[in-house]
Amino acid sequence: MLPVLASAAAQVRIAGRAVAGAGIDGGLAADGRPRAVVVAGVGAAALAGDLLAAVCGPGAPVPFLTVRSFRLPGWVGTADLVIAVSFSGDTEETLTLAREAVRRGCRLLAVGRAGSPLQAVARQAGALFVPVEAAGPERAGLWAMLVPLVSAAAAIKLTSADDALFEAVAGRLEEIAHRCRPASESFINPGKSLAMELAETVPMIWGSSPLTAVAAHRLAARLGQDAGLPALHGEIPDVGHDQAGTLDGPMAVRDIFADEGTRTLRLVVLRDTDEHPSVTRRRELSLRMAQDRGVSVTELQAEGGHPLERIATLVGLLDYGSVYLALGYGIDPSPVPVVRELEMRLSE
Ligand SMILES: O=P(O)(O)OC[C@H]1O[C@](O)(CO)[C@@H](O)[C@@H]1O
Repeated sequence: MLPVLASAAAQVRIAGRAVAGAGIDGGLAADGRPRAVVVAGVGAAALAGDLLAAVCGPGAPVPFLTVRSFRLPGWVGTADLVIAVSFSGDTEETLTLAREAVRRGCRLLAVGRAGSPLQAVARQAGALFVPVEAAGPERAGLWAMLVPLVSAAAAIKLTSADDALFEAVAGRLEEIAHRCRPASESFINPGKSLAMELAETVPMIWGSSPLTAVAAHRLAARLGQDAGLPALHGEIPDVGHDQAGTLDGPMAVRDIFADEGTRTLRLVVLRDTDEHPSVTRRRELSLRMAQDRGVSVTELQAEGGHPLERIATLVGLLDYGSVYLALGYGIDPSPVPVVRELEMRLSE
């Protein structure tokens, strides 16, 4: 998995070329701006949909929705753009949603593996298709899926994105890969340091903006898949209403007399440069209240201007933290046997 993480920058560049070759610029722009953008996908593909909405931001003139199950909402129709995203191009939920979008006459863009069933759906419908190309398991292909989504949004003027932006994102990911390289020692390697902070804890991961809240979700998802570690996640201020009680709960209590280390709560705060002032105040206070109670805190700050660049500075690092944690536990993070078992049982 470490070589796969190191290829994130290459994923961005390859995806940029795939988008150029797929002709989505002209194809999408010709039909004008849709009433709504609906991203259909599950797992990392759905997170790419959430990231798209966060990158376009609250000022976007159309609503965004990520659908992560088998049914499109009743209102989705011909005026809407449905983007079906699946790294493998073979995921039941996403194929069901893509076929439903075709039946309803929605505009469809499909993003997935070349030669996959998803491409076949797109071809039959005469819809646009962007092939994704990346090594490793599906969840590691986030950038290969996200770049086409952001490019599609840029084509219909819902955000700004060009080659220079993708190159800046690739540069950020390269820099993280260098700092997190296996040969770099824990005290200067932010990926290894993060893994050490997360080890033997129950992480409660809070984002301070819609953008970093998706990064929080990404870390929780990766910890579950890579390292088998459960984690809570959410966005400040809402998450405080739901999860602040844990600061006084059993996981927050440190038993200093215990012979072995007990699993304890850790608050992980993912800061954005673009925070609502009231969120900043709540973030600072929550952090202080956690520290007052002896709850360990990790704070990470997104960097950069464009939201895509900012998310790269967080997700790039978080992915390394999760993989190093798995390796520290002696777990090979590439396969997720329990997911494969579920898929086999479903196919019986
Ligand atoms: O992007 P795909 O291929 O549709 O996969 C969706 C999700 O299914 C899994 O492969 C298994 O749950 C995830 O790792 C992945 O994010």
